[in-house]
Amino acid sequence: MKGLVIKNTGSWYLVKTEDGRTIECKIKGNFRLKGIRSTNPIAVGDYVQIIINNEGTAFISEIEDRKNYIIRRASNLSKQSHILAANLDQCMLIVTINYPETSTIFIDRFLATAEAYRVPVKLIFNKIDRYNEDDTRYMDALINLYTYIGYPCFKVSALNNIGTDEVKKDLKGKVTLLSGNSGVGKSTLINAILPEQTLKTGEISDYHNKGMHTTTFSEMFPVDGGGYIIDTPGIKGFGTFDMEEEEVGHYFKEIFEYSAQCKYGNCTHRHEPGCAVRDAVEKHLISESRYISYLNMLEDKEEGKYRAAY
Ligand SMILES: Nc1nc2c(ncn2[C@@H]2O[C@H](COP(=O)(O)OP(=O)(O)OP(=O)(O)O)[C@@H](O)[C@H]2O)c(=O)[nH]1
Ligand SMILES: [Zn+2]
Repeated sequence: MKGLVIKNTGSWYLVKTEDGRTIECKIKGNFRLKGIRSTNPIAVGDYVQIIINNEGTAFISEIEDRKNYIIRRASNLSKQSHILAANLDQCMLIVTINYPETSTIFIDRFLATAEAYRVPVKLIFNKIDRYNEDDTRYMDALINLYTYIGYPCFKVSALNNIGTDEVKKDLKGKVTLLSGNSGVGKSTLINAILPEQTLKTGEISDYHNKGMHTTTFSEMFPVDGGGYIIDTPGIKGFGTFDMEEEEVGHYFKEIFEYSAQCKYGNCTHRHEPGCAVRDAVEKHLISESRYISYLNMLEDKEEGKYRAAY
């Protein structure tokens, strides 16, 4: 029988079958993926074939090809990866101008990584009820910027249910990963959006996982009208993606566009003569904040360091 993996708590996977049942499953056989050494061969969002046994649990016997997936390194020094989620239609990044402030560097790093994974992103500006005039003006400027580059934006107050219906509509029929720094209102927004009954069914017994830390595992929640939200607790960004230095510029859409006119094909847009990107920044055709974020990502590459925060 075919099913969708909606929760992963260590060795057990919760699979929602086509006939609407939710079944606890284990893996049978070897599911090692080509090219990545992963701590979890199957992830939330995977479509699998299961074989149900007499006790009402099941074995996962097959996994369908993924359209995409996001991974993070299991730990800083580890070569192993952890798959956070598979088969995403989109990501929504919740950001706040204040209380706490989400930096444009964080936003841009997230966007660039999503580009690398080929997952479309939308930005949710939350806590609009708390902003003063300056905050609001700055928010609107950012919304202009990101909308122009090609990232749709929502203005929301999750606490007061303002703008949440628009977000809800956009979740219909899609698998959406929800991210954001701690404190931006992710839980508040999920509570505002999810139908009540989901919260109950979302509470699955951790009977098989006593004493395990289940908080870093992803979970999918069904939304009204079909579709799912994926929540990855404790994960702010995406984890690192192994990008080459010359690749970074590909994942900043507007920088990539201008780079076609740079004098040198391998231009890193730092100090090379005839750089069309720097020229565009000087003429305010590319936003300075985006350029700074780009340089920030390049610096990481130079120093070869891994940023735990991302
Ligand atoms: N004024 C205002 N406060 C909000 C809004 N949304 C959330 N908050 C508050 O912000 C604080 C953090 O909200 P949470 O929903 O717990 O944030 P979170 O992103 O889930 O945080 P973590 O659990 O740390 O990941 C709480 O005190 C919320 O009441 C909003 O739209 N407006
Ligand atoms: Zn250049």
